Amino acid sequence: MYYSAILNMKGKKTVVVGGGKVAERKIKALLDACADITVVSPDLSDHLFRMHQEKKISWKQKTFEKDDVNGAFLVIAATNEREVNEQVYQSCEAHQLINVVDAPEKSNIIMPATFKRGDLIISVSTSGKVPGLARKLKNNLAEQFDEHFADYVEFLKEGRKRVLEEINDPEQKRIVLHQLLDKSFLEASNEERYKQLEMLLNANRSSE
Ligand SMILES: C[C@@]1(CC(=O)O)C2=NC(=C\c3[nH]c(c(CCC(=O)O)c3CC(=O)O)Cc3[nH]c(c(CC(=O)O)c3CCC(=O)O)/C=C3\N/C(=C\2)[C@@H](CCC(=O)O)[C@]3(C)CC(=O)O)/[C@H]1CCC(=O)O
Ligand SMILES: NC(=O)c1ccc[n+]([C@@H]2O[C@H](COP(=O)([O-])OP(=O)(O)OC[C@H]3O[C@@H](n4cnc5c(N)ncnc54)[C@H](O)[C@@H]3O)[C@@H](O)[C@H]2O)c1
Repeated sequence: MYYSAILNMKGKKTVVVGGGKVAERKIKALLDACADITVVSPDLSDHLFRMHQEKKISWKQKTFEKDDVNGAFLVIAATNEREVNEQVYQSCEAHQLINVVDAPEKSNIIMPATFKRGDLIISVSTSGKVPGLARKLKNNLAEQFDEHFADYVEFLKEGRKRVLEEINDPEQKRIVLHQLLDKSFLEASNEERYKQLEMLLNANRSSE
């Protein structure tokens, strides 16, 4: 049974076993989240090798051994050998997060299809059953929530902060926070949004 959560991976020790296509995809997302990544693999894809040269990831150039998972917060078994992935799984302790790319039923964590727009994260999972559908729905949502959402979410973040700081009455605060989510702000240009925010704050400050 699955429970959705957003992991804070900053500085978290992450071991990825295997240096191929699937490992590369997972590592790109983990680097974006500032994880501390070590890859255990006799070889690396061209892209991963470049990341290693740029010191973005560490590389243990070897085949997997049990001790390689020691101290890891998250382990990803991403080799093309089912038995090796099984061995990685067996090497983990119960408290470690483990994703086995060819055995979702063994994984205690599975990755959704995800995209980001600034601080907004939209993720889709089919509980591991139909990854192709997760990806397709994600792509549809990514068209719907286009790049402009990054500015919009940034504006809302700033607007919320101002409301919390500048309006004292709790009920008024709640009403204005709700008004901030009105679609007029979404549809306005970024410049127009901030003007509307000032008007909203002025109107509500003066009524206190
Ligand atoms: C969303 C995404 C995130 C990510 O992995 O980053 C993801 N798979 C993606 C791509 C992708 N997956 C597959 C292909 C090749 C074929 C194809 O094209 O269909 C490609 C494309 C490619 O590789 O390019 C097939 C596949 N996937 C899994 C198996 C094993 C199995 O089912 O047993 C097999 C069969 C392997 C085989 O036999 O070949 C397993 C999992 N894949 C999951 C997630 C988890 C469940 C998600 C959910 O709950 O829906 C889960 C359970 C485990 C996990 O990995 O966490 C990412 C989309 C990236 C994006 O966002 O665009
Ligand atoms: N979860 C997913 O989304 C998904 C998608 C596609 C495929 N898969 C599965 O993922 C597996 C990997 O796919 P890929 O395309 O990345 O394969 P790949 O062949 O590109 O890469 C496999 C990597 O594993 C390394 N490796 C092999 N034996 C090893 C060992 N003993 N110790 C350490 N590293 C070892 C290889 O050197 C290579 O770097 C496939 O077998 C497939 O079952 C999963």
